[in-house]
Amino acid sequence: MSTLLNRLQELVAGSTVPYLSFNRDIVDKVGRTTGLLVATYVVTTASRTLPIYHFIRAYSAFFGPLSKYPGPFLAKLFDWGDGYYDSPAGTRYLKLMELHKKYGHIVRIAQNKLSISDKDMIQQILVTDDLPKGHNYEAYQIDGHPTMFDTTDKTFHKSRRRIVSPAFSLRYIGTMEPLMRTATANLDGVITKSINEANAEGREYAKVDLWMMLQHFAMDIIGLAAFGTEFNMVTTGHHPLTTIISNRLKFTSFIGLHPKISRWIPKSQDPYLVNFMKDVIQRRIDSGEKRQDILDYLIGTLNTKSEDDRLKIDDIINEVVLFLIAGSETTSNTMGFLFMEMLNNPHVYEKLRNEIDAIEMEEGQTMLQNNQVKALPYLNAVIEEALRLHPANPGGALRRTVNDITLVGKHHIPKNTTVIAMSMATQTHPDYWEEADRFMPERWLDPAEAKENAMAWFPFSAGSRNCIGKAFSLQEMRICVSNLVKRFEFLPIESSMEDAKDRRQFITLGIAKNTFKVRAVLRT
Ligand code: HEM
Repeated sequence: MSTLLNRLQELVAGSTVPYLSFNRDIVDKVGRTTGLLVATYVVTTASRTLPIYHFIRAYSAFFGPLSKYPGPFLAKLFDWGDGYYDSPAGTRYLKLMELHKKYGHIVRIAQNKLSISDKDMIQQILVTDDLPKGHNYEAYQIDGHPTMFDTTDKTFHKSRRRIVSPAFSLRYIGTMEPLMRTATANLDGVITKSINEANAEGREYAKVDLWMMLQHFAMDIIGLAAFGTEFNMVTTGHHPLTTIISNRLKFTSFIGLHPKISRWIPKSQDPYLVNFMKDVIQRRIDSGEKRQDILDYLIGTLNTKSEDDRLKIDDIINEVVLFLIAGSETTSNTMGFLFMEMLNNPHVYEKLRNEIDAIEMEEGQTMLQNNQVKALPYLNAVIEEALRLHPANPGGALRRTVNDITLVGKHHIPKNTTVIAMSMATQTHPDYWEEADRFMPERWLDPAEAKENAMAWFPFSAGSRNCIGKAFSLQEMRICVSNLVKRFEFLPIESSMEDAKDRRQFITLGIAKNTFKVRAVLRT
């Protein structure tokens, strides 16, 4: 085999073909790439030696039901994982954007995979047909134990979601406002301290890493709400649990893109984390203390009468770890992008500040409360627009067909196809949005326009697998953003604004350098 490959490389690289040697470098690269592709093809199919397999594969590539969908030529032949498009790491969603620009609303990105940016098709995939999640999500499971997020089994999901949902109801989230205000007050304290220190040194403003501070803030909130623990990330910058989970996250984002490799990698929950959580849960049970938080609700399910409504301690641990992964960077990065957009669009910043400054404070009241900000039209519009242009999961949600389906009555998709509801491409598509790439919160102020584009905006996904933490994160963002806008003036730092243009998605959309510094001045 290697002789054959060497011969092939030699041939293409030109050493035995004089007329090809005029641009050795390019030819050499082509040779290596071809060799690699042939090798990959041969290795991945070596185990499938039956000739019929190759016949079916070739048939499916060029004549099968997916052959009519456009896409890169090689995508017809290979059933590669999404990792193929992720070079450099974190840019898969940008590659898919380019492919949608080139090929349209439906793109065949692998032999058995379509990426879709048509809002009506997405409505059908996520809501009407409510297709199950793709098998790649199983790569995230720890020791084969599924959570609400990574299960692909509809029955398991329905049951787990039913048990956990009350902890995310609007009423229950309302009772968690004090936790969110505590974390916001800590954030305010740290920024104020930086400004006071800068003033004492004769500087008008402090340079603060708003991005990192918001990430720490969101971790603190999940710490308080789901782990029953003060992570103190905002004040100290580290906690062993968040370090363990952040490291897991990096690993997770890799295996999510390479699900075929993942099945060979053993995954288990970190023993420190398990013991820590068991200890927190046991202490809560022993003390009989009642708290208004997610953990308390989950602990309450340990002893419910019906087995169907019961969680085990390990289930609780796996679910709360998931909340930290799914609920912290998603929320903090959305707020980071929101502030970045306001610094790029000072008129938006001013309009929001005016709306917030108009709220009357009670005597002695120092912080804005949820009931004062939850229905502010412009604040909500700014958040919705930030979620449109910077969805936490820009590369989209993967679903799979379990039967043949026909999308919007026209497009036949066979059983066992993976379909991606590609959020970034849909949420910035000129078919649906005027001046699609501009940050224009005003577009959300007209209810008719907002309604028309309902399914072209799905940053929290939709259907039965939509984000359970949507209301939680919206409440957190409204409280945090309104209070920061009221208390501080943030001003851009040019180099930081420039660096922040380099975006990457590792699970969640972020900035490549994971930092975004601004100048901060006290307003009140
Ligand atoms: C701006 C903030 C957030 C955004 C944009 C967001 C976005 C999403 C999206 C797009 C999904 C579907 C993912 C998929 O199908 O692959 C999802 C699911 C999920 N999110 Fe969020 N999320 C946010 C905040 C939160 C928070 C605060 C929590 C918890 C505290 C949370 C917990 C979850 C869970 C548990 C799921 C899985 C739900 C299921 O499959 O039933 N999220 N989120």
